[in-house]
Amino acid sequence: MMLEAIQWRERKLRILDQLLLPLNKEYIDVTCVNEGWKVINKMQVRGAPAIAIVGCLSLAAELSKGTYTSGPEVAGVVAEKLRHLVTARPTAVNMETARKELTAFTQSLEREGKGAEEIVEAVIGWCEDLLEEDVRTNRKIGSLGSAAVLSRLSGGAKARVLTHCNTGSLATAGYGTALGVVRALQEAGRLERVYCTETRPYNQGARLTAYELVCEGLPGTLICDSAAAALMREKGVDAVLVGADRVAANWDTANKIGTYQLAVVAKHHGVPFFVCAPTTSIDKTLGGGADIPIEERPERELTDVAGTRVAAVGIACWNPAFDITPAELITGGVITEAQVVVPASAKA
Ligand SMILES: CSC[C@H]1O[C@H](OP(=O)(O)O)[C@H](O)[C@@H]1O
Repeated sequence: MMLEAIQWRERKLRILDQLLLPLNKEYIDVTCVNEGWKVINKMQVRGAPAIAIVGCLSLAAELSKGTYTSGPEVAGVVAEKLRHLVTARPTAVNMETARKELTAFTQSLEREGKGAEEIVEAVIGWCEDLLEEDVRTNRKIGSLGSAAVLSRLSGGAKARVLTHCNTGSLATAGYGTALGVVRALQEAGRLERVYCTETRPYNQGARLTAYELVCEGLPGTLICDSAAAALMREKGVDAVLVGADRVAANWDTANKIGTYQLAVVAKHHGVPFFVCAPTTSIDKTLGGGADIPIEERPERELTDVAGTRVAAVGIACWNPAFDITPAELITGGVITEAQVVVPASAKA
């Protein structure tokens, strides 16, 4: 049974509260942009594609209940609300990508002289298409990614893969990106085992990826973040598969903290390292990873476990939510719905 992070029924939005998973499965109503901003900022919903989809559907939910007098009024409201949604979390680019595209779409309708109601309906339809398109995109990533992984295995060997954070149905509209490649390998009968790191401090791996794997009966094994190198040496890994929050023009990639060190360890062990992401996660306006904003999260998310403090009181903390993996370490390539690109610097 595939988990559903986002429910859009009859223009009503509900999100699965991921802060409570896997012990409690509760949905939250999101009726407007301000509520959408809050559930994204608090990480009750997270994952680059899911952030954009929930942000846009929160706007659709608000518009569906509003009353507007003119096309310019609607266009102004849409532009302002989208700018606000982008501020909820700075690293993932998908919400900014959606803001640019939906703002341009709305302004073109305004220039055509469309009325308020017609623009509202068109914007709601655009947001609904974003939800539907994401699953199709993920399945294409899964197909291209599983072929790329299997091309490196001899005969009918099954793949042993390692993944980090959560990139599945809880980070997207369904199927997932890196976890979508895992699902495609399973569907092809070529998945031996998927190892998932716990992914401290939010524990996306232990709480979310492990939950997805158990729910669907996939052969998963949880490891602590610090066991990745030993896993590659002691048990063997055929590929590392991770997601992305923002990929720069030179293929440097921002992803969950800990990704960079996995890439370094994979390089040392000769394990191909793949980034799996939709083209909506690629930001060609940025030349390299140094230009990607890295979100820092509250100290308590590092010092506390399940609401109980475990770190010494008074210790200073540094809690970046993401790090940058340079393109030269992405040796397997960046897998999008359109292609697999091995950065030139990774071929050296
Ligand atoms: C399919 S994109 C998932 C991407 O987002 C995660 O970050 P967060 O849980 O903080 O939203 C992580 O970087 C994943 O790779």
